[in-house]
Amino acid sequence: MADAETRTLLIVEDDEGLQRQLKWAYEDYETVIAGNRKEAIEAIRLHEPDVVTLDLGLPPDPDGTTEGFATLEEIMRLKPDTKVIVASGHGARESALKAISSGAYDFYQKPVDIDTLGHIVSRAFHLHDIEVENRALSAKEANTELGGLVTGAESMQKVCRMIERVATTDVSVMLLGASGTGKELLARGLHDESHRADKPFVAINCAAIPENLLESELFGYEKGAFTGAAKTTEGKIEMAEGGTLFLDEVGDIPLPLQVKLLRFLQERVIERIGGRKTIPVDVRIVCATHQNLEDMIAAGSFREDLWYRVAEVVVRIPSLAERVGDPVLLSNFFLQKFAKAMKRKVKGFEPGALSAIENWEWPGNVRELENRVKRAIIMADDAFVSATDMDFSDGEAAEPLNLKQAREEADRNAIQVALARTKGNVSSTAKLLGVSRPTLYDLMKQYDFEA
Ligand SMILES: Nc1ncnc2c1ncn2[C@@H]1O[C@H](COP(=O)(O)OP(=O)(O)OP(=O)(O)O)[C@@H](O)[C@H]1O
Repeated sequence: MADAETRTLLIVEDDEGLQRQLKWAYEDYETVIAGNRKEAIEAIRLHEPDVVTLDLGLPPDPDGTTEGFATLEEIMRLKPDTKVIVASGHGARESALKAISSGAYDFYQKPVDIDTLGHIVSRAFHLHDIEVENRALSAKEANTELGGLVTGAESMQKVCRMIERVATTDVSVMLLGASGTGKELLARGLHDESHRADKPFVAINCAAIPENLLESELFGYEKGAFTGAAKTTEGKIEMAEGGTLFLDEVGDIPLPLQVKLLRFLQERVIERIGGRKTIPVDVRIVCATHQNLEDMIAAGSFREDLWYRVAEVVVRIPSLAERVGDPVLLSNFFLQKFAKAMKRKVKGFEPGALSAIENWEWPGNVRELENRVKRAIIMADDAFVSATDMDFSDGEAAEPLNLKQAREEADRNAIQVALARTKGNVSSTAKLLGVSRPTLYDLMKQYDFEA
């Protein structure tokens, strides 16, 4: 944490006498004075103070509160972790309370009592520090649900409760959700909560295995069953004996194999390819898909009778964008995890990065978030990850905090595009960007590009 001397306190006050008085009272801090909204916002962008004292009565409305509230709103939008202490006129308790509900940290009543305000300001700095630390800690203490799944969102907690309820039964479960929503994590969690927990959990991604190999992967084969079958090999179904078989992307199983799988589910016995004997297998089936199986059934590419066997209970998993608060929670969680694993001294996110995380649509769900945070940890120059580090560079991120941030972002983008165009050739990239090779090397070093 910074020392008191190096900490910036922004005082937004139009009364020159009071400005002087406050500046003098806070000589322990680096004080910055602003007399109106414009100056206040400029100071926020330039100095990024952790604490602000704000007089609500600012010109052109010194007797009202409109300018004060507009300033507060803008500060909260630009840098939501700022602790704003609002000064309210005598008897203006209502506006003070309104300020608190708009995001202000505290208020004090004019006329100013320097000692009281001093305590409030120092507490605000202290709280800001604690919050920074807490954000770091919250990742460690994040609400981990079954299978180590992190969520604070009600919609996802409902899913977890449902999985816990069905886990103890032997019904087949179908997890429906987009890619990266955590289907495999949930399937593992379900297994861990079941009475089969001490037996194997075997996962197979049906989309990742070529059609002609999927049958032998699932059912196994006897020695000599086909060219290359040098020894008898168990399939995944057998390997899961007593435990859980997770069929990921079940919609990708070709129709002939669907028939064979259905037969296994009806009779609970398998025959290895090239084998004659039937082998009884006791497994619990959990399936997942991102496809619309109902449409596939209508189109005849997924068997309806198989659907009823594998989907005794259907669980729909919300996308990350539908889980209120989770993008930030998960970002903190992954930040801690990767910073530790990669031994980087990254402590948290800049406010701009946090608002970008909140506003992003997350088409790739948790997997995308995990990848972006991992990348950011590698790219971050400072203790705090910026929106640019997260690669929110195509205009959909929050407005930049200041010109420095915007310029860095633009530089980074231009270099990235040029490097991609020249397939990483530094000389050609330098020419394309109109800079010398040494300059480009310096920039690449500054922005952590591999030379
Ligand atoms: N809520 C969560 N908390 C912590 N980690 C999560 C969470 N959800 C997903 N992950 C992590 O995100 C990654 C993707 O999750 P997972 O593989 O379970 O998704 P999926 O829905 O099965 O994806 P796909 O359909 O593409 O296979 C994994 O590394 C997983 O550990």
